[in-house]
Amino acid sequence: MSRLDEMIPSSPGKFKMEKSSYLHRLRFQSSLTKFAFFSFFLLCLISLLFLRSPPSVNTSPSSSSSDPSRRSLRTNTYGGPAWEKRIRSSARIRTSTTNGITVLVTGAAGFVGTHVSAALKRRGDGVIGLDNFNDYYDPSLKRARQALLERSGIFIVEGDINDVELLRKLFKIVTFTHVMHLAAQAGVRYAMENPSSYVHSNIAGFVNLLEICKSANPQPAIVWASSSSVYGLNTKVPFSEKDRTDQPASLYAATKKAGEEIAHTYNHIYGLSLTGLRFFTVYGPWGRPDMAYFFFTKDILKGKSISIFESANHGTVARDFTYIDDIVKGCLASLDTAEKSTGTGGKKRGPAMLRVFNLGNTSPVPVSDLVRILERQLKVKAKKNLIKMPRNGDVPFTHANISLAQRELGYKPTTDLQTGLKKFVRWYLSYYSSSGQSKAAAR
Ligand SMILES: O=C(O)[C@H]1O[C@H](OP(=O)(O)OP(=O)(O)OC[C@H]2O[C@@H](n3ccc(=O)[nH]c3=O)[C@H](O)[C@@H]2O)[C@H](O)[C@@H](O)[C@H]1O
Repeated sequence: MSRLDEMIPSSPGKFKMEKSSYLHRLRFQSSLTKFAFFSFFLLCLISLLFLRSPPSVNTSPSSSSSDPSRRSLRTNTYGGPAWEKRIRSSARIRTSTTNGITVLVTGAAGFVGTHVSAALKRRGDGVIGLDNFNDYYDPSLKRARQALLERSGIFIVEGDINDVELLRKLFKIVTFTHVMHLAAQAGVRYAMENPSSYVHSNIAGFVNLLEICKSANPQPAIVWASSSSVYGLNTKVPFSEKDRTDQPASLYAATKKAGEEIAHTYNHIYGLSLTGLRFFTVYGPWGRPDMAYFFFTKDILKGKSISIFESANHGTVARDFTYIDDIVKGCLASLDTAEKSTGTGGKKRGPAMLRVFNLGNTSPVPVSDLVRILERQLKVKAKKNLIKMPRNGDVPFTHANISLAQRELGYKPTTDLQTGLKKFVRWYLSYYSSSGQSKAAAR
């Protein structure tokens, strides 16, 4: 028993006092007061130590246990001369580049973020990545993408788009001409499992970023990821930007639709130049393990059965699968054609650009065909389980009309599903065959 244990009765009322021990009681009371005082003092000291971070080290609020996304995020540290130096160097436009831009890419360790960051850097633009490295899917894949970008001189700052202080700091160090906002909670079906993570990233995080952008001087132009899912239960095909988007089938879709309305507001009030891109089921090397083409590949190779969804009356479910390189071209063209924001320091000075584009492939393919292509390329027969599409937010088909993007951005997808999947499978086999990754693939 410790001295503290000796002093405190194990349960109230059970403490037995000696007959003639008034003095003892007094002594006990005085020790109790001392103990209470020291405990209080100790508690204050501990809270002070934890609450006060040193000037160059900040803790992202997203790493707190109250994080609504309920995922483990690392405690991020940032600041200091070495950190700032890495940011400046990564943001530098190559001297030989004419009309170079300086871009903050949020979600840079994500699938699309990695490819867009690399493409920008290749042509000489300044790029700073931002990513919270959450564990929605295997974070080691995000780390591998980070390593890839680091080799080409791109620094990814670890932090959350909800972290006001971090964003302020980044905007103080670098004058961003553009923001490519790709950080989001993706996935249609996961929204039923963890709805608050969608609100946290796709709504609160987006608003936070726009607040910082609107106050920046100069304000950057923003290009951001919306989704084909905003068309929801729309039956008119192909989907055109003019079509209705008021019937979302999932919370994911609803948060992306909300993002489009929020974009309108910030454009209207603050003169921010905003371009939303409705991506159609993007796939390719370094892709997302939560997407069907990716986990079908994994399961087919492991001999596990896969579920192929069917719509009513055994109808096929189809997607306008779009290859990553085509999407990257659409993103870069959007950045290049985005006009400047018109406001300064939170005040609108005139009307600003507000756009929405479909970035799809224009040729929907049934999911059963996707599986057939994978079987051929993997040289393994899939164990198929045809099931009725669960009511989990999925829609039976998507099909993009891309004429607006063609006209305004010169967007012209060139990769069909067969060619694109061949490139994905080649990457998958090489990535997961290296000993370090095979364990991750086996999970
Ligand atoms: O375009 C978008 O905006 C979205 O694209 C993507 O969503 P989806 O098009 O639903 O892709 P994905 O999950 O790969 O399912 C593909 C197909 O396989 C079917 N599917 C799925 C799972 C399964 O077990 N069986 C099955 O048949 C399923 O019914 C579907 O027909 C992104 O994940 C999302 O973040 C968002 O960006």
